[in-house]
Amino acid sequence: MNTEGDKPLKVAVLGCGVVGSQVVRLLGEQSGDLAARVGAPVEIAGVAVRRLDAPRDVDVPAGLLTTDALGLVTRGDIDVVVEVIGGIEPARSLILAALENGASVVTANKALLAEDGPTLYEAAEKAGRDLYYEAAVAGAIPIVRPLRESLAGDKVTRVLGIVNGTTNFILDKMDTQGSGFEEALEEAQALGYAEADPTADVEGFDAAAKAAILASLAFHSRVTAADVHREGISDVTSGDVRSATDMGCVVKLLAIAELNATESGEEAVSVRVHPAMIPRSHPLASVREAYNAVFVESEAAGQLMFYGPGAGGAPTASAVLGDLVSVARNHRQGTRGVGESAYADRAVLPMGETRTRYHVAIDVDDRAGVLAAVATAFATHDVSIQTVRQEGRGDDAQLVVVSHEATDAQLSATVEELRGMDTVREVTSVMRVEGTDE
Ligand SMILES: NC(=O)C1=CN([C@@H]2O[C@H](COP(=O)(O)OP(=O)(O)OC[C@H]3O[C@@H](n4cnc5c(N)ncnc54)[C@H](O)[C@@H]3O)[C@@H](O)[C@H]2O)C=CC1
Ligand SMILES: N[C@@H](CC=O)C(=O)O
Ligand code: NA
Repeated sequence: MNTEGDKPLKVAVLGCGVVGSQVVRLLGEQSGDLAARVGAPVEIAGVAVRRLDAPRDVDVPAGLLTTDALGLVTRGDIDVVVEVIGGIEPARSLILAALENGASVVTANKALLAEDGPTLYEAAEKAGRDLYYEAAVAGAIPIVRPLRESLAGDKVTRVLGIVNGTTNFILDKMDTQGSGFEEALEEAQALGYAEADPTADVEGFDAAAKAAILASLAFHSRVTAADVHREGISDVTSGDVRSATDMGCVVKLLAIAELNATESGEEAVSVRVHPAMIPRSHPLASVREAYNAVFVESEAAGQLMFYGPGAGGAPTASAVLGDLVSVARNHRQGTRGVGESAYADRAVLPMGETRTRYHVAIDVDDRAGVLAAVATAFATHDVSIQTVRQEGRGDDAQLVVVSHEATDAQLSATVEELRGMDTVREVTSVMRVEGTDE
C-alpha cells in the first residue's frame, strides 16, 4: 500500500467489456484530475482480458494487456483491483486473491455480491482492505454510499426501487405506446439495453440481486439473492397495463425492501421483486424509458429519491471511478472506508407474511348474487375490500376489486378461491398495488 509521497497508485482492471473499456478510457482521459483528487497519480498497471486480439471500445497499450488475471492480481504491487468481469467465477476467486495480496477491490458485480457478499466482506475485513461496489446497484446513481454513509444515523424503513433499465423500458413502452411485451422487448434489445439472453432482466434476477444488496445495506442485515421473492414481467399483459391506467396507476417492476412486523411483533425484512401497480402521482411513476430510481423512506429524513441512468458503460464506469477515488484516498491515508454492517441481523419475512394490497380483475356472469359471492370469497380469507368497480358487457361483466392491505398468503388464497368459483369465468389480472398510503 502506498502512503508515502506521490508514488503512483497501481490499478488492475479485470475485464474490458462494456464497463471495463469505459473505466480504462476515463482513467486515461481524466488522469490529471484523478491525480489531483487522490493526491497521487493513478496508474493502470494491467488490464486482464479473455482474448488479447478481441476488438474493444478503447485502445489499451499492448504491454498492459494480459490473459492471466490471477497473475496480475497476485503480482504484489497492485493497490486496487477493479473487477468488471461479472458472474460468480472466476470473479470471486480473483477478488479473494486480490484482497489476500493486499489490494482493495472495486466491483460492479451485483450477482456475486448478492450470492456470496459475506465471504467477500470477511476477506476484506481480514485483509484490512476496502470492498466498494457503488456500480452494482442502479449503475451511476449514488445509492450504496448514501445508504452506507449518509443515512447511517437514521432508521431506514423502506426502499422502493426501479433498478432494472430493460424492464422499465419495456413497461414504459407498453404504457405509453400500447406496445405488446414481445414488441417492446425487441425494441429494448435493438437499443442495446437488454442482454442477448434477456432472462436476467425480464425474469427479475438482476433486480433481485440489487434488492438483496439494498436490503442488506438499509437494514444492517445479511440478505442474499436466495432470500428475495422474485417475479419477472413476462406475464404482464396489455390488459394489466390498461387496468392500471383505469385506476390511475402505472405498472412498474419494483424491488422492495421494507421492515415489516412478524406475527410475534418483531421487526423483519420483507424483500421482493415483482411487477406492481403504483399511483401515477408517486415519484417512481415518472421514471421513464431505461432510467432507474430508488425511493427511500426513513424515520428522520422522510422520503428521498435517487434518480438517473442505471446501466450503460460510461454511467457505470462513473460509479466505479468514484469508488476508485475513495479507495485511493483511503490508501493514501492508510485508512479503510466503511465495511459490512450486519449487526441488526434481522430475519427475512416469508413472502406469505408480507403485507400488501391486490388489484384483481375478474370476468363474471352479469347476474344477481355474483358480486356478493365474490365479496364472500374475500371475506372468507379476512381480506377487506377497498374499492370495487363493475364494467358491464352484455351478459358478461368485469369486476375490478382492490383490496386493503392483507398478508400475501391471504390474498393469494382469495385469488385461488375465486378461480374455482362457478360464477367466475376468469381471473384476468392479479397484481400487487404498492406506493399508496393505506
Ligand atoms: N453493462 C451495464 O450496464 C452494467 C454492468 N454492471 C456489471 O458490471 C460487470 C461487467 O459488465 P459488462 O461490462 O456489461 O459485461 P461484459 O460482458 O461487456 O464485459 C465483461 C468482460 O470480461 C471479460 N472476461 C470474462 N472472463 C474473463 C477473465 N477470466 N479474465 C479477463 N476478462 C474476462 C469478457 O471477455 C468481457 O469482455 C458485471 O458484473 C455487470 O453486472 C453493473 C451495472 C451496469
Ligand atoms: N441489464 C441491466 C444492466 C445493469 O445492471 C439493466 O437493464 O438495468
Ligand atoms: Na449506484
